[in-house]
Formats: sequence, structure tokens, C-alpha cells
Amino acid sequence: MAIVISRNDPAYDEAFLAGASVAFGVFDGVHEGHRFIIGEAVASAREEAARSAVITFNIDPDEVFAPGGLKKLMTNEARIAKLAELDVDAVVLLPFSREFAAQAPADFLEACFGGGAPRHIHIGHDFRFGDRASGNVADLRAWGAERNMEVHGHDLVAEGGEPVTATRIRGELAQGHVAEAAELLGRPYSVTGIVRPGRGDGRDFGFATANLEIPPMLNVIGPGVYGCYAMVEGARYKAAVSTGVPPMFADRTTANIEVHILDFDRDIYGQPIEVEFIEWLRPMIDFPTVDELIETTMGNIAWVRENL
Ligand SMILES: Cc1cc2nc3c(=O)[nH]c(=O)nc-3n(C[C@H](O)[C@H](O)[C@H](O)COP(=O)(O)O)c2cc1C
Ligand SMILES: Nc1ncnc2c1ncn2[C@@H]1O[C@H](COP(=O)(O)OP(=O)(O)O)[C@@H](O)[C@H]1O
Repeated sequence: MAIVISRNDPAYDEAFLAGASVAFGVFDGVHEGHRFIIGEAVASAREEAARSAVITFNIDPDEVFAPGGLKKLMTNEARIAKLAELDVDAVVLLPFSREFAAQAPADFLEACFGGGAPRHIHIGHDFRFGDRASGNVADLRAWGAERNMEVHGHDLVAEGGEPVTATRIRGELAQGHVAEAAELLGRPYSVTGIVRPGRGDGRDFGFATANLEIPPMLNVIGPGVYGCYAMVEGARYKAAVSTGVPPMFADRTTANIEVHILDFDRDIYGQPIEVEFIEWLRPMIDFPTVDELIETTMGNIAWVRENL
């Protein structure tokens, strides 16, 4: 468990990262590739009995520079919380602003490490920073060479012959490939939403569904029916979940995730639910009758009960 500190905090010690071993990146998804790089930073810290840290932005720069159509695996809060669960001493947040990011590469590094350079810095070999992402690993090396900072530009971790990237994981999720996404993430993909009132049909069908509205940026999971776990009020339940606009009710709904929680009967309007996607079950179907929807969905619920 790491402490989370911001460079903007008046109590921040400028020399906090001097001599440390750090991993630097945005780390959306905190996936297997990210964990490898962070693990390397922890390993070089251990060798020198030095402090280990992750350096990241409080806000993903893409949200500022490329918001149109942007999809993300995690909110910034969830990303920072997940990074803080790792085996590093500290997560250092760089307060993101256009001005901060638009500095020339050397100024950017000075702003990050003015109080003393880390001894080791670990990044992916494609790492870019500073004004219009003009700084690269070679610039980092040149800057580090004068400050006894060793730069480790790692090859991206690969699975199945392809690098593990957040874009690749989003692509798998969009196709409903939740098992493949879990392999690349190192844990099941999950998303959190607040329960909103729906049309009230679910209960009449025999399976109440908690309706979650997910902001478009976080709506990466493809339409379909999934076997899941749902975290509700601190407990974990099996759940049968539909995502995407239900074709039978397309004209009457805005919800994009509907969660039937097994063995549960409480009013949870307004509560957050985290849904963990474990198994793809089937596509969304425009059934000719409601009876067929109910029969098939009851079968899906039974499958979840027996198999998760
Ligand atoms: C496991 C599961 C499977 C579902 N499958 C379908 C489907 O194939 N087609 C469809 O139109 N709606 C499907 N739905 C969505 C239901 O139609 C929706 O939950 C129901 O209309 C209740 O909506 P309400 O909670 O807003 O009242 C499914 C829901 C669940 C929980
Ligand atoms: N097993 C359950 N799974 C999901 N929601 C449940 C369950 N039991 C009770 N609820 C509650 O009932 C609501 C769903 O009922 P439903 O009839 O589908 O209405 P709505 O259309 O408002 O979602 C949920 O939002 C939640 O507050």
C-alpha cells in the first residue's frame, strides 16, 4: 500500500524523489504491462534500499488534449487508488494543466525533479512527455546522464505476440471478450455506476435489474449478456448483466448496464455498484416475445448461479 502525495501539496518535499527508483506514466487500466514496469522500479529500489514511487498525472492528459470519443478503462480516482494498492512506497501526482504539460522537455523534467533526480527511472520505450509530446526516451537519457539518473526504457510486455496496451484491452472489451481482457489486465475488468430508476419492468419479468448509467468515456464494454460479480454495499454477489441498449425496449431506455443481482432484494437506488465482468454469455437479442426474453434470461441467471 502506497501513500498518495501531490506535487502541489504545500508540504511536498522537493527532494522526495531524489535517489529514488520511479516508474513514470499515466497507466490507464493498471494492466500487466504497467505492473511489469512498476515491478521493475520496485526491484531497482530494493537493490539500493531506496524509495520506490509511481509518478503519474492526477488527470489523464488525453482527457484534456483528445477528449473527443476518448474511451478509458478507469476513472482517474480508480486509477490512482489501484496504483496505490501496488507494492510501491508512494504514488506522486503531478497536477495536470496545459501549462505544465506544454513545457519544453528539459523544463518539464526540471519541474518534476527539480529537487533532485531519481537514481532510476522506468518507462515504456515509447514514453513521450512535454510540449506536444516532443520529449522521448533519448531526451530523458540525455537529461539523466548529467544527474546520475539511469533510464530504463522497457519493451512493452507482450501476450500472444502483441504488446499489452490499454487500446488493445478496450478493443477486446468492445467485442465482449472479457476473459481475454482479464488476461491482459491481470484481473477482471470492472466498472462502477450509480443505480438509477428504470421502467420498473424487470421486477414484473421476475428478475429485478439495477440500471447503471455509465458516462460515455467509461462505456467501453460491448453490448451483450455477461456472468459477473456485483459489489453492493461492501458485499460481493453473483450477477447476470446486460449491456448496451436492450433492443426490445430501445425506444424506452437510456440505461447502458442492467444488473440482476442473485439472492438479493433491497432498494439500492442511488447506490454505487461495481460490476466485475467474468464471462460472455450471449449477444443481446430482439426476442419476438417477452416470454422468450424471460425464459432465456432465467436460463442465464441459472448458469451464473451454477458456474460462477
Ligand atoms: C441477464 C439479462 C439479459 C437480458 N437480455 C436482454 C435481451 O436479450 N434483449 C433485450 O432487449 N433486453 C435484455 N435484457 C434487458 C431487459 O430487457 C431489462 O432488464 C428489462 O427490460 C428491465 O428493465 P427495467 O429495469 O428498466 O425495468 C436483459 C437483462 C438482463 C439482466
Ligand atoms: N436482485 C436485485 N437485482 C437488482 N436490483 C434489485 C434486486 N432486488 C431489488 N433491487 C432493486 O430493484 C430495482 C430494480 O427493479 P426493477 O423492477 O428492474 O426496476 P427499475 O426499472 O427501476 O430498474 C433496483 O434498482 C434495486 O433498487
